[in-house]
Amino acid sequence: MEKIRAYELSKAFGIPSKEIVKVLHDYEVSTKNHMSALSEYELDVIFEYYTQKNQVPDFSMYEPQKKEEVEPVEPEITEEIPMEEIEIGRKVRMVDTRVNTVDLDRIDDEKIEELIPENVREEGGKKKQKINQKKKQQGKPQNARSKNQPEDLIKKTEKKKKVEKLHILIPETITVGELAERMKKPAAEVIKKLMLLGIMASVNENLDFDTASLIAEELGCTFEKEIILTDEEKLFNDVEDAPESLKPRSPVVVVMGHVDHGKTSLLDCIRNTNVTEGEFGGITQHIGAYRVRVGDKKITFLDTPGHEAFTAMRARGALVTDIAILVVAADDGIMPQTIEAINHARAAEVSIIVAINKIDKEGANPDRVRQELTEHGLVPEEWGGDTICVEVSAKKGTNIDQLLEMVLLVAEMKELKANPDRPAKGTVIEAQLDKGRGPVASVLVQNGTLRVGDLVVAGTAMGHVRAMNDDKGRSVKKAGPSIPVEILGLSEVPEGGDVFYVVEDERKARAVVENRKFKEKQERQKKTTTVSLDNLFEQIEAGKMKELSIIVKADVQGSVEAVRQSLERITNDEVRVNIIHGAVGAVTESDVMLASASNAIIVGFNVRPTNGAAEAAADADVDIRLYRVIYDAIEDIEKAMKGMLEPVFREAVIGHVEIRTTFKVSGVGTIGGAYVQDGKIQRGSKVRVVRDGIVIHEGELASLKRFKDDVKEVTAGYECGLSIDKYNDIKDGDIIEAYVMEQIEA
Ligand SMILES: Nc1nc2c(ncn2[C@@H]2O[C@H](COP(=O)(O)OP(=O)(O)OP(=O)(O)O)[C@@H](O)[C@H]2O)c(=O)[nH]1
Repeated sequence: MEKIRAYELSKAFGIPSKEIVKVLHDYEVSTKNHMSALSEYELDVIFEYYTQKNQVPDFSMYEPQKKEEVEPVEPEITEEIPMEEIEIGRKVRMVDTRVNTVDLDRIDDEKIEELIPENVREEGGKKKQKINQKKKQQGKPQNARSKNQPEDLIKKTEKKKKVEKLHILIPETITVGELAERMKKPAAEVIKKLMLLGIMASVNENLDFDTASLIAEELGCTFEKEIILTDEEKLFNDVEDAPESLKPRSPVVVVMGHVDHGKTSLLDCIRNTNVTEGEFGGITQHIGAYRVRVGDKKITFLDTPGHEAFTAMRARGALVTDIAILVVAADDGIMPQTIEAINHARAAEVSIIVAINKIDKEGANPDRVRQELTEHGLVPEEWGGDTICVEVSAKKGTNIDQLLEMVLLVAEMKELKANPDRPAKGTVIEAQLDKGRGPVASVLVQNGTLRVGDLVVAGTAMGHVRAMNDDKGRSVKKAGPSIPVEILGLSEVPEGGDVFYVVEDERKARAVVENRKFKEKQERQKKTTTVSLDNLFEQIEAGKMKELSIIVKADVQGSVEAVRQSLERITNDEVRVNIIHGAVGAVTESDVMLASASNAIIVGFNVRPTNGAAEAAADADVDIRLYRVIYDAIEDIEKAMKGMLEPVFREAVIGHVEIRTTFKVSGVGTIGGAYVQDGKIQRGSKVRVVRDGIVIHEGELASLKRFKDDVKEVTAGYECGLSIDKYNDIKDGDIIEAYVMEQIEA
């Protein structure tokens, strides 16, 4: 009778035999070593333990797929063959471990299969059958707990049941090594799994989240995505509020509509009739928004009418308003900007209340407005829809109270809430530099409470709130949700639409602000039109420059003149060199200012920029070139000028390549296996993908390989592998036309 030994089992399951021995020991079944043959009962215990632990990836493979089909034949085994279970493609095979010199990381699936002797493959099958068959004979459920298990074993098994799958966090990308470490598995195991999925990756290679999570699943781990917080996310407290901490807040309203339909008149009318009433010292100040009292409630109005401002804010991520009042003149009806306003409000998921204005006017036809509204999907309530329409006259103040009542009604339905007991967050409505007071920002607090002394970050501005004024110009110490205030104390002027946060950590805040500034500068540089010798050519090409302005600074007056003359001589038909300033001395800040204002470069001979100048130049992107020899300067500028000669390009087809097969490579995209029909294809070629005679894509070659190596070019009659930059839709039979742009010398 054949015996299964602990070490064989361990190989089949990919777990240390020591562990098997320990499990048996823990269960007080017997004292075993790794060479011990295991009884059927002991096998049951092991099966049970690992099934419940659900930790062994290939464990399920040990169970026959269709138990009832197992023939009860006693196999004849003449020799004990050490077996190992190996996954080949989607199948699992038993492999003779005597061929374990096989380096799984080096060979492909087919080779593995070749290496497995036929009789060994059968052997594996027989062994599996045998285990289950014996259990069947003994009337024991296969892979289930034995009926005659001792009490304490049952208890222990119950305890083990609580052992859960290893739960790991997987970020957007993770190296193979890091993934293995998190799964507490050897990296080789991960590499092997990847290989069997058709992905060749070394320990240091990055896997994307999808691949990594697949491997984790296969190796018996549960996972969740690891969210790596940026500095900003760490700094800004965006924790959701507990429902019980939320208190009602007043609605924030914007007025939109077509030109001249009465937006400003309506805002003025509301302000004049409602603000001063019962307010102390109520001379309204323009701070971009104001609050009005209606009974015991309040409404906040943004006082920049129009959807452009509203959308500009939204484009910056600021969702400020709850309700839009759509003003439609009763004598004019729905006009193009009315429709735009409707669409903008809808896009922002803001409730719309229609104010049919100018009803005092002759020719006012409110019903026509209602009819037109219906045509645009806003069916008035009185016609069975759910759009509230109020007929008003902003000029005469008619029905304004009713309109405000409706705003409150809609607000009530929306159950607008915020948590006043947390650090404030909100949006900058507008901001400017005040001569006496420095940067002044009008902000709308949207959540939390803003207090004097709070440290605020808004866009690239930060600072402690030095003073705060409300919309009546009164100094206030704090402002809660839906309250607009003007704040002083920021380091610079933020932009309207910037979201602001009150933060704790000044050091982190500074880092975040610096980082934002850096990014902004990078953005600006991308769009910059400041000239430098490096971008001269592009600028000329874009038609932005016909004259190169230069400031010359030198150590002695003689040099200034010599340089001026030499440089002016470079002037050709395309570009004129213009020395706008020449003087003796170091490159100073005022030189940089002049250069910046006149889009000039600075050329210095045997001089250095002052500290301030270097800094200013970096800020303003002014190109300072320092030379010791005049000839070098002339050569540099001449080179740049050559680039200025308007280049003429012509397209030249260099070859055609036929795609014969394609395959997808994770992290790379679609690779085409191809054959060069004529000419050649080169690295960096421009390509057109032609399918059935139609050009379906134009782009650039991303990679070109012969076998595994990157090559510069592949000529007619040879095969190659290629991929196209940002294009993964190549198919068998596509023709890739490779071409280059040739410059025609003038
Ligand atoms: N008769 C009458 N005239 C009104 C009423 N409301 C506004 N107007 C007049 O309509 C004209 C335009 O009003 P505004 O409030 O400037 O309109 P607006 O929509 O703000 O216009 P823009 O700011 O240019 O987009 C002004 O001459 C107002 O006096 C109203 O209810 N009745």
